[in-house]
Amino acid sequence: MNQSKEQRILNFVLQNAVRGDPCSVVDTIDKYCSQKEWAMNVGCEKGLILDKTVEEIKPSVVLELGTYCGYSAIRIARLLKAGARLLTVEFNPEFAAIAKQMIEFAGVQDKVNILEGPSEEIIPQLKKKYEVDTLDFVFLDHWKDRYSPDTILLQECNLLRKGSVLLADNVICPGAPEFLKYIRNNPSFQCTNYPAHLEYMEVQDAMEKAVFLG
Ligand SMILES: Cc1ncnc2c1ncn2[C@@H]1O[C@H](/C=C/CNC(=O)c2cc(-c3ccc(F)cc3)cc(O)c2O)C[C@H]1O
Ligand SMILES: [Mg+2]
Repeated sequence: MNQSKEQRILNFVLQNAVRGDPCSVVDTIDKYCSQKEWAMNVGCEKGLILDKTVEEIKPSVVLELGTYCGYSAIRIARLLKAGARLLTVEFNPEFAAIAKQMIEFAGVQDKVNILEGPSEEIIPQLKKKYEVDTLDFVFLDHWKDRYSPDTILLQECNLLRKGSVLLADNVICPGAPEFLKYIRNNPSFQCTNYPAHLEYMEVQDAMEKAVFLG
């Protein structure tokens, strides 16, 4: 059975990146996906916006929705302080398996917990099953029509506290119009838009940051 694109990306990393060096894994994925096969990693330009947000917040507990191959999980985990942890949600078992290997190769597995399943099932389990009190930072990068229902669900589950930061990828391309409408009209959130390019392309995209005001 021929390999998937995600398997080819993993193989390229295993053969070309430096084991235990998260930056080399990130750079190697960017190299493959810009030169050989496009893939929906957040990429280096928007990745810098993600980095700056993580460095600003210095979060202890991070939730990522949509692990895919683990690119942004590795970007986030490499910046986390000792004892901080990233919970990343992925419902496709093949992607979860690829991401697990990618994260282990990068050497950040002690900071990352891949939670396999749909976000609408996992989010209500975070407090009891995963011992989460509240989330300091949430990176949304899963199906775009899930951004607003999951933001509502996070609030219903009391997982956000005053100052919790959401960062959403792709609010222009492919777009998350329902999410933007919801979050920008909600007085409980302070929103900021960060224009950028779609990963590996000269196409307009943007990220939206939303700070929960409590
Ligand atoms: C609800 C739920 N629960 C758990 N995991 C979930 C989930 N929904 C998706 N996932 C998982 O996240 C990943 C999905 C991410 C969705 N991201 C995308 O669809 C996506 C698409 C593009 C894009 C842009 C222009 C084009 F021409 C084509 C594509 C760019 C991106 O950066 C993206 O994140 C993989 C999937 O298994
Ligand atoms: Mg994305």
